[in-house]
Amino acid sequence: MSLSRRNLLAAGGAALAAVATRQTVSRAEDVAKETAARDSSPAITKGRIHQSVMGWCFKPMPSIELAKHCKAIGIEAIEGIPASDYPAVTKLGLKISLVGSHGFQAGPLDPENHAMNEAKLREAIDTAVKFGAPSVITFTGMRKTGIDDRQATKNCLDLWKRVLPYAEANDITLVLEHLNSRDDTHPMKGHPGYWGDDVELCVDLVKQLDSPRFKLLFDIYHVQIMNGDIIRRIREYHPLIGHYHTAGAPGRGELNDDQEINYPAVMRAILETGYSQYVAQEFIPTSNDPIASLREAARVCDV
Ligand SMILES: O=C(O)C(=O)CO
Repeated sequence: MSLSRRNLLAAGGAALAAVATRQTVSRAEDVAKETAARDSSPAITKGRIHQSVMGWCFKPMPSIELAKHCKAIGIEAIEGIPASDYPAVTKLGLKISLVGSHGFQAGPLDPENHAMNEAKLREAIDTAVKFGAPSVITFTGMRKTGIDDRQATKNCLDLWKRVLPYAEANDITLVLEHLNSRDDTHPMKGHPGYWGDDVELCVDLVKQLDSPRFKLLFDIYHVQIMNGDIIRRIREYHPLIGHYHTAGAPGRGELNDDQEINYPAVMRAILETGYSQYVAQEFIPTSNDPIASLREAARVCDV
């Protein structure tokens, strides 16, 4: 091979290598641009399910930071954050979907909690009115030795009947959350000892109160663990349901393919009932990018 031919081949090889490098760089740039566009464009495009998010799941992220991510994703509302953060998140344009009250442990099943429960619920109703939130959460509380089911029912109904006229007068809905008592692996994956752990029992309490301002908070994750048959129950109880929560089951993680609930089908069933209130994402992110998990959950539920 002549020198000039060798030089020519070497120069050709270098040129090809340069072209390949440029192609690789531009492919990497395209992927980066696509990722950036995906991460900054709304995951929610249909918006037929009005989505919210439970703030506690994303701790220790400050509410305002979570709220900014929600805006970018297309999530409309937020809940489960301190009321002191409501002014900042509403200023960003997010709604408050649900106001907290007395917590799930010390509930009206035990009359010793009644004064505290009533004060917290009234205060929460005032906060809901102030910030335009439609609902306030309530719970039954934990089972207590000496209080049987008949007495627990009476105690709960007595307390809620005391507060309900105030909720009705202010057009705020009290929503009773059913929780699972089976998962004892983590303080927020299940609540062993919670009395309202049978969704039919909660439905019965809601029916006995017989008010459009007292409804069931149907937490899809908790119902799946305790009772299952999610879509049939949604179809059956939808006139009594005032709020929904999500999470993957088992484990209360992401709404991905590793868990057992078919969320798009569940969301379609919810829409078919004519539901127009909020569905709040309430899963505990397991990935090292919780906001990517939230974005994915929002996309999955955007049917
Ligand atoms: O575990 C839940 O879903 C609760 O809301 C308890 O606060």
